[in-house]
Amino acid sequence: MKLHGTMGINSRGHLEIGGCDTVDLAREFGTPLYVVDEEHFRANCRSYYRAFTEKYGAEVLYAAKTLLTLAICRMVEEEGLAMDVVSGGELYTAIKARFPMSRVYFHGNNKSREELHLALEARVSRFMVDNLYELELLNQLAREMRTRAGVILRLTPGVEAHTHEYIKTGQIDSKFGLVIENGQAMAAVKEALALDHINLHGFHCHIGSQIFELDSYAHAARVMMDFVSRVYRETGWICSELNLGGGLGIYYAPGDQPRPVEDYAAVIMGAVRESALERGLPVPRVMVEPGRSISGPAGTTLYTVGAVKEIPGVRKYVAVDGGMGDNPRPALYQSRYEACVANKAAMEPAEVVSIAGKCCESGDMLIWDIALPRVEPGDVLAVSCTGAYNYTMSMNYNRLPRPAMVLVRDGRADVIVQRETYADLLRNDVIPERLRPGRLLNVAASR
Ligand SMILES: Cc1ncc(COP(=O)(O)O)c(C=O)c1O
Ligand SMILES: N[C@@H](CCCC[NH3+])C(=O)O
Repeated sequence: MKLHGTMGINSRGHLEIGGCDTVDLAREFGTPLYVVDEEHFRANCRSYYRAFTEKYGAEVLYAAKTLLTLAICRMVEEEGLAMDVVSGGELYTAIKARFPMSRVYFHGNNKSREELHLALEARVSRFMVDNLYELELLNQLAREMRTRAGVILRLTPGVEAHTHEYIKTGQIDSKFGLVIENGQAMAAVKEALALDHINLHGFHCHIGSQIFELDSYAHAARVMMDFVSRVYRETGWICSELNLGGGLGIYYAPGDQPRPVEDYAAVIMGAVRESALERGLPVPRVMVEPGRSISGPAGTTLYTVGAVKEIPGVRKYVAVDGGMGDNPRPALYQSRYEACVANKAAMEPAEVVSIAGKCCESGDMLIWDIALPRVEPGDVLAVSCTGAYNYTMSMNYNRLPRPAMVLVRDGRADVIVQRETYADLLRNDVIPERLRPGRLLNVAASR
């Protein structure tokens, strides 16, 4: 397994993260356990800040959907990034973490009246408006609340990115955004400019996630600048903000070749500046919304190995105490991951096995065919690069409680999300009077 961030192998031959022995972490906090490498998370924030903000004055919005907790909000704020939230729940987390609302950008293709109300009340910086229904609802609410909403319109540039079908977002046939090609986007601009409680600032597009080809970004930037130019010619309005989304791919397994953030910045900024120059337009303030490339490589999940089942001549299944409940990505997108046996991290591979989860579902497989040292019940398995879209997409299928999360740094581990208990699983369950246990007995007795 490739070592990321502060990972190393210590003198006991164990995998270490943030100066903490992962076998000790598993023992102390239990498994499955999400481990976040604080230094690595912050270093990723900093490389974006340096490459975009320091070098070009561009704004970096951390995509909260990838990993969000109160502690994560605090780190993002300290690192000087803004934040992209996509729901009332994410916004509420940011509010409770006292994240500055002047740095919050509110996304979502179907924001409810309540969510818009909460965001207007909190005074978020911008609403990334996805459709005309939202634009009108927002204007109406802002009028009722005697305020104005700062708006960026989300557009569909018609750019096809090379990534999994389910995580493409920029193509015309998409649930997101206003289509440029068929005039929908232009109509929305004119409407936004006419609405009395909307301040239009600019445009947004996002072409997809886990993308390695930087050309797609340059292409999207040029399509967007073309639109900016057409809007100027038709209305005289000049776009001052251009948000080009997130999406930079990361390393999960061999074959993945992530591009440096500096190259990504150079391509995007170069394309925007050149396009502006060619069209005689001022260069808008550029924003990007990286998520996976900040949180993904900073996270590792620890599991304990339980049942090991060998089907001679077929396959050896190694079952762990988590799976699709804490990481649904392999089941959803056939995502690949790397792993190591944390207590045998210095040993050479001895066998090829497949890692199964514990859900009652054949598709609950974390990794197919991985070479590892001989794996035995009780071993600690570490799966790397699980920081993005794992905890945030986790679920309680089979009533499995969600894992705890610890933040590790300089040999210290702090719990930032407590492990769910069985009692937590029942927190929202209600037994109506007629189904109370005593009543059930009476029904049985009267038969
Ligand atoms: C609108 C938007 N912004 C930002 C992101 C974050 O993207 P990524 O995690 O790929 O950097 C996404 C997710 O793909 C998104 O849909
Ligand atoms: N959840 C997806 C990414 C979604 C991107 C779309 N906003 C993943 O785990 O890869």
